Amino acid sequence: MFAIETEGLTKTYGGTGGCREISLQVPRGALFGLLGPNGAGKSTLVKMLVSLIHPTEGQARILGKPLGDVDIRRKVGYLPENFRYHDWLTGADLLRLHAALYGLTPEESARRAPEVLRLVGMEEWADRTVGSYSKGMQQRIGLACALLPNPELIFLDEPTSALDPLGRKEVRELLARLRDAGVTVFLNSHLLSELETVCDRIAIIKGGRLIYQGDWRELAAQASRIRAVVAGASQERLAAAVSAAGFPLVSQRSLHAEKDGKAAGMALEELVFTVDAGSPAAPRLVQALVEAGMAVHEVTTQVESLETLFLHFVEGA
Ligand SMILES: Nc1ncnc2c1ncn2[C@@H]1O[C@H](COP(=O)(O)OP(=O)(O)OP(=O)(O)O)[C@@H](O)[C@H]1O
Repeated sequence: MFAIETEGLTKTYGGTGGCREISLQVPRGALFGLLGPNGAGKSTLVKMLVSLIHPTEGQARILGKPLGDVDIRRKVGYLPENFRYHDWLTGADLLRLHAALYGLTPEESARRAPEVLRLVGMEEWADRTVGSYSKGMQQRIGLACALLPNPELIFLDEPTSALDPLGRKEVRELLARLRDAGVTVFLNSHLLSELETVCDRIAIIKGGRLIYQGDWRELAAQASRIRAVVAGASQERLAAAVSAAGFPLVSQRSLHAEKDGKAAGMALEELVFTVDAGSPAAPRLVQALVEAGMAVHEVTTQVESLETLFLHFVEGA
């Protein structure tokens, strides 16, 4: 079953902006990343999914229930992007307030508060006021609030924007632990290198429309490239190698002028191939090049980063 399933979900503001016709499936237990340029409609989508705003059209099911179901709200944690908490409350007071909003009993609240404080590394700060916290600490206490109900699904809108590198690493580890415990994590972030390390499935929104959803690693593997530096290339030999290997040659460049090539007195060619996902591409390619009569000097496999894929999608779509 899906943790989140939307069909044609649309929210516009007076007919403009927002997001349109979003049909998205987030499997239970996934650590799911939502990406998109500024103003793409990410926050609008998340706000609909946590029932802060109503869709103009379309529908969604959260943990199997329609949007707005009160019982489901108790199972969903949310850390908004522009969090702002009551300066005068202590961390412990803030957690009590959010526990009450989630409908936890005072006993549940008292049991859960130290647990979530420990999860976000804020045990020492429970009795200090939120106003005395740094921005990063406020983000941590916000994350603690979102974790209070022991959520089955948690929405985190830019959860590490105020954190230092160590804090980011801690949050990444926490997210992985939550995922391992079966929690579905829906992460909205501009930090692609961060999403890359924690997320498997992603969705990309551009101009309010969903332009991709799926496993980004599958996409990256399909977009893998192999760069080979060879000597003895000729059009006939290259054609034979391409036909034997079955990979398209996407670029070819002479390295004559480069020092190594000159010193060795050889005409080196740089060849770049795109290769299929999951195939033992490098050995196959090397064999094809050698059998076609070329000497292979260097082979490197390059898997596209999430950032490259994202830019490709956003600039190309
Ligand atoms: N309350 C609102 N009233 C009018 N237009 C809005 C409102 N909220 C968002 N929009 C518009 O809807 C579009 C999507 O905005 P949204 O905040 O969802 O994007 P986003 O992807 O979260 O952006 P960012 O990455 O900058 O936070 C933008 O064009 C924005 O101007």
